[in-house]
Amino acid sequence: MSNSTQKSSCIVIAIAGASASGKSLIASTIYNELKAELGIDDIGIISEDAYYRDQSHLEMEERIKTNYDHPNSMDHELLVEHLQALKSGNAIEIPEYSYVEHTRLPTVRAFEPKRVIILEGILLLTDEKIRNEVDMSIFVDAPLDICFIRRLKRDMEERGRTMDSVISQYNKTVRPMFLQFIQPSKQYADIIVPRGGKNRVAINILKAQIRQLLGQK
Ligand SMILES: Nc1ncnc2c1ncn2[C@@H]1O[C@H](COP(=O)(O)OP(=O)(O)O)[C@@H](O)[C@H]1O
Ligand SMILES: Nc1ccn([C@@H]2O[C@H](COP(=O)(O)O)[C@@H](O)[C@H]2O)c(=O)n1
Repeated sequence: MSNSTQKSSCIVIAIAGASASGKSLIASTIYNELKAELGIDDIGIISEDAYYRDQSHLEMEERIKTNYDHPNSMDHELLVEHLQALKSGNAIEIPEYSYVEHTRLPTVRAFEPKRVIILEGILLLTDEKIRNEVDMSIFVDAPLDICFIRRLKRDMEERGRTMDSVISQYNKTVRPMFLQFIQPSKQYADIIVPRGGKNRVAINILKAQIRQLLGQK
């Protein structure tokens, strides 16, 4: 539960888990189904990936070497600042990120305060400062081989990667950082969702819990 000292009517749900475990799919399913009940202005999704550190000052060959699965690659300070601003009723500007350029774009996404904010990202539960801002935390538990296959397909189709680069990054950083940081953060989840993004029973339970939390605010 949230340790935030600010009194807020906003509920923050964190969805963590391995890369390509189905976090975005669960987030967008809950978003699409609850927005029909709550209204489009009352629910929103924030991706942790938007908070990768800006690397526009680095050459491309340096950007490629970054370990994007280590907690230090994330500007969690800005994410916490943004969550606190939203809880205080202030709008924020979320950075826009390019997986092709490996840095932030010059553009931002304006985001108004909402009653329900769904956060999704690999490293969310590794950071106590983020955990303190969250009302309910979820860990999506999908087998790593399945995640790898999905990631290979997605990164080649959507993120401008070659098969060799996906395999090399997976062996050098993605898998080791999952084992070192992401998997142990499962202990902080309130709910563990097996089989990833198409677990209908789990999604129904999560929606019911969000409704209950809203009723308590
Ligand atoms: N349970 C599932 N069955 C089949 N495909 C899935 C499932 N969950 C996710 N996917 C697909 O796998 C890819 C990665 O899922 P995504 O939700 O984007 O992962 P994440 O946000 O955890 O990186 C997407 O193409 C998505 O549609
Ligand atoms: N420039 C970047 C930034 C991030 N990544 C990878 O993205 C993964 C997290 O995003 P998901 O949607 O898969 O959760 C993470 O595992 C990073 O390795 C990247 O490849 N390049």
